[in-house]
Amino acid sequence: MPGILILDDDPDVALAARLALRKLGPVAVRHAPAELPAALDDIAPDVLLLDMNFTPGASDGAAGLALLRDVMARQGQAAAPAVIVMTAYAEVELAVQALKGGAVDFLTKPWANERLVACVQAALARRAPAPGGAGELLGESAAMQSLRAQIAQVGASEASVLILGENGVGKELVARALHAASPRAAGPLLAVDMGALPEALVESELFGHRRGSFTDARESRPGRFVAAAGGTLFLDEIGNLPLPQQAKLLAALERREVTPLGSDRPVPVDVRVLAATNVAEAELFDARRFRPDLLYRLNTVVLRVPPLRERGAADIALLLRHYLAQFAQRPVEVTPDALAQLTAYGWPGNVRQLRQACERAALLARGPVFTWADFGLGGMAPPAQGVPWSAPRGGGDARGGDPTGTSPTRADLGRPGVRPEHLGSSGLDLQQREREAVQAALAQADGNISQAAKLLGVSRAALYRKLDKHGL
Ligand SMILES: Nc1ncnc2c1ncn2[C@@H]1O[C@H](COP(=O)(O)OP(=O)(O)OP(=O)(O)O)[C@@H](O)[C@H]1O
Repeated sequence: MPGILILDDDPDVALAARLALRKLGPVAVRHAPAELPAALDDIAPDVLLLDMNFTPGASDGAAGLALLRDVMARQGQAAAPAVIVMTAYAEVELAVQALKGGAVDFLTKPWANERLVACVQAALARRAPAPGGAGELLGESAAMQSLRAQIAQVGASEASVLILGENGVGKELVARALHAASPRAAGPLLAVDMGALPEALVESELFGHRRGSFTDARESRPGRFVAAAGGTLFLDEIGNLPLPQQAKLLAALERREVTPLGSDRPVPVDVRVLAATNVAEAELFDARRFRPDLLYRLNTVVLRVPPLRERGAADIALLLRHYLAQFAQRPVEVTPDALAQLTAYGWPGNVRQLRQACERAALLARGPVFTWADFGLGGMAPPAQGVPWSAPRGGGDARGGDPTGTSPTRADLGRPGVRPEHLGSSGLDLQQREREAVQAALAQADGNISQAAKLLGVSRAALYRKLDKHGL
């Protein structure tokens, strides 16, 4: 279960947040900044909700920014949480500073609970970048080399980029790499997960609102376009944006200005927009679902991130080495059988699922030699023997050859884990396998959506869409 830590000296605020968030996982509360280091060590939270001021009357956020720096400094040593800072409504400058300092998001007090939950959910889905090679797009396959070359080429421009790919392939990493390669790198990169955002909040979230513009708008609030000024706005899961809001986003992009809800005064904005979706291209180009004029605004350049199963066994082995070295923090080995199965596995949740499987194995395996069962990916017949292999100590070169050299037999086709490209020629087989994977995850999780999503390595929102797609 993901852990959430709240650091706020106001017990009422902390309690309200704790109650709203407890359905997402265990929530711990601390009130004094001095308690933070020990709490980070003991709880190792996935998300930290950080207040910015701890002295009565203080509003400059200096204390919060200093704590944020301390948390960020831990990224090189241990898994650091994704930090969401909590500011008062008028502190937009402070929010921008915190985003530049590494916070993934900000909340203005008082918040709507719906917004708090959506914000933490989105942060949980993306967690802080992995320590060691943080944010590095690993992979030596031709597809990954070409992707890195394209990032270097378009990163430096102001072009809007549409990033396409299945869940967990690394679209957000690509967005971060584009931002880092751009002249806006010193500015904030603000990610907004359209999939996690309740429809009613989309506009106020993107464009901001004036106090009193709707029932919950107790205070004015800057939108994401304004908060990302001078930097990059990453609109994730753009395929989920409802049509009416698509029209408003298009207007904002065309005019390069936004009008907060309840205001009649447009505000100029200075952001580069990157967008991503896991929606298949054919669906995206369906005008009933997505406005073509908005699509053309967003897709000056299109980057396609390939699914993990198409990158070849060597890339899978490389990622396994990387994540096992990171999570195990001790020398470990993987049996040849397990490695053969892992590289032949379909990875419906792509790199995110692989990362979680490694984290699970590192936590739960009893000895230093990991078997297929340790990765928690379900039953599968052992493929042919592969080459022996072990994870490097403390990171290092994670390259590995294709250890399997096996093609599945007809009998393999009904089993989980066979690579979809081995299954017939049409995409129908892939859809069937996705459906089976979703059913299997739901069964394993006893119908619990959060758990099933975790098993599949996708967000809850993505799982809901898959349930809808497959009529489950
Ligand atoms: N090539 C890669 N090398 C190393 N880590 C990667 C790579 N690709 C993805 N990851 C890791 O996999 C996880 C999922 O990546 P990311 O969130 O970027 O995927 P996504 O495509 O944006 O997913 P979603 O569509 O669900 O939002 C992250 O932990 C990321 O660091």
